[in-house]
Amino acid sequence: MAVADEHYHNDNKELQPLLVFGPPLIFQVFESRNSHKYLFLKAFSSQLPLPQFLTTQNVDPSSIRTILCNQLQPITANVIRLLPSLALIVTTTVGNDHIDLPECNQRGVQVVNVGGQTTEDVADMAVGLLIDVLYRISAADRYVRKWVPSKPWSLPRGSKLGGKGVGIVGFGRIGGEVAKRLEAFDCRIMYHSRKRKPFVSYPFYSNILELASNSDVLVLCCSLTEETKHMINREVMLALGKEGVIVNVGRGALIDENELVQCLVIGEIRGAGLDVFENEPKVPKELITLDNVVLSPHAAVLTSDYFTDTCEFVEESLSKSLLF
Ligand SMILES: O=CC(=O)O
Repeated sequence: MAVADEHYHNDNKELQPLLVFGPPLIFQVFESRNSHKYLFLKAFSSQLPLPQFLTTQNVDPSSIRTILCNQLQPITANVIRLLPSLALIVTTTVGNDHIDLPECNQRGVQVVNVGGQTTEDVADMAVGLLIDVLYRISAADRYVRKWVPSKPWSLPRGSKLGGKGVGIVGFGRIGGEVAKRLEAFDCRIMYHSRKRKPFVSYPFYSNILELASNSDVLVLCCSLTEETKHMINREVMLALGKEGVIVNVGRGALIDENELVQCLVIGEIRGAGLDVFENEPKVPKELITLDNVVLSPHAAVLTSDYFTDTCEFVEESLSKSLLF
């Protein structure tokens, strides 16, 4: 467990403690830009739980008024209750499912989400994963690298994107950008969301099973809630069918991952492009060996622009919060 010693030991009483949960890269970039204002405390997921961390570092929990986080470390009711002065949580993500929002409401803790600038990157990633699964780009790359010169080339066939029926699950900003991109490939777009969108002309399916039966591809762009958890279950995958492809750029738990693995292994669906997993950073071992799956480590937004932009948004939110 590392603490940014040069700041932690700074005697300047004006420095404000900022607890950073989860995002080491954001932390590094942000720290290098703002070290004059904040006393940084770091805690990463899968390391010490918060109470031990605070004790080890001799930090008074009541001195912490702000948390900077991403989806890697759940900000549970217990974490919130441990920090009596907590007033602000800034998350660098679009999704808020790692934060106990009812507890924040009750305690009057403000939650600021600075992930909105990543919409286009996530949509690009969704289309990239889909093209990769259909045209087998990653599989072909592995094949060429292992190819033995004495053998002729031979690869399983891909499947074209043009004309495919694409069911977009969650038609917010990301879903809209995915639709815009896939229209250019002559895909037939349709969607499912909580409610029909009055200004969207694509066919709306209130029932996810019906959407799956009418689609060749499902692209998951919705947030994770109690209602959407495991919405893509075995029945939905069977309705999508043996030629069906699933792309997930939302959250891993939107899909029942055990069932997904089974369906991929026995060929109940054609393939999947996954940027997110149910128990990150764990990836089911069966997926590693499958050639009909393209895997990405929750990396849709990880461009250099993202770090620069996000740090600016974080700084703006912290400054506006009146805490500093
Ligand atoms: O997953 C990333 C995000 O929610 O921004």
